[in-house]
Amino acid sequence: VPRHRLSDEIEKIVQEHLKFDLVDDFNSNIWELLAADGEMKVYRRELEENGIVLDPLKAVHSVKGVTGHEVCKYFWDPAVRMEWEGTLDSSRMLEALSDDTLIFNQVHKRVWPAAQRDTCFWSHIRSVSKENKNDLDDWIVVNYSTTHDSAPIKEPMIRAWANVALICSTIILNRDKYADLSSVPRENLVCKITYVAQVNPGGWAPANVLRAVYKREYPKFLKRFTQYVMDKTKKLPILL
Ligand SMILES: CCCCCc1ccc(-c2ccc(S(=O)(=O)CCO)cc2)cc1[C@H]1C[C@H]1c1ccccn1
Repeated sequence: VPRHRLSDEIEKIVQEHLKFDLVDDFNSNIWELLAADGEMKVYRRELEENGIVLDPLKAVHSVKGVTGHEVCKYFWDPAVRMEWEGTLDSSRMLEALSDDTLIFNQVHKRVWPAAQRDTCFWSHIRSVSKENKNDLDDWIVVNYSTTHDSAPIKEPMIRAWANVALICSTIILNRDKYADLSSVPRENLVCKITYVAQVNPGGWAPANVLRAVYKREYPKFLKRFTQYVMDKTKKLPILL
């Protein structure tokens, strides 16, 4: 695996997500249900630092007919970002550090009355093999804020900071019916999605405005993205 200037940081952050994000801590009362829509459940924890809302967000979803590799690939792929992201004015891929690690600069649509935000983050995709060799690999994408010479701070925009992970497991129903997994019909696939996001808005924004935006935007964002993947893959051969 080719190494680059961010390899060590990426390894550390990815391992942290793999260690903590899949822990089922929903029965403890630290998470508050923000929204539920069918299989999708979106939770938040209230967290503030010096009056700035940092609320960690965690969502789980179960999507029929797609694989975890497909979901992560569309989430990571710079070519389709603006096809599913409805909250951005622009998205630029600044640098490809390797075939699995890109650096993005994105400008978010302004949320009145707060100042407009932009983000700069590395985006890393990888498969993670399971203990049970019969299972398909998990897939993960991590988007983690970084700096880059081609993404200077442009006032009056405020640089927001994000630490986001999308982790997907693929379940094959009636698994023993298929010798060759690539012949599994899509209706026998279920993708279990865990999405975690911790965003620092980068500067003061009214707590009630931020919490209202989070409550509105995250469920919409996850619903729109997963629907997008189902629509894009429905006529394609499955990507295992
Ligand atoms: C006053 C508003 C301040 C904006 C704060 C802010 C910044 C970044 C982000 C964010 C950063 C990365 C990701 S992602 O999942 O990695 C995909 C990348 O295309 C997603 C969301 C979120 C928010 C918070 C609004 C909230 C919000 C939530 C879902 C969509 C838009 N806005």
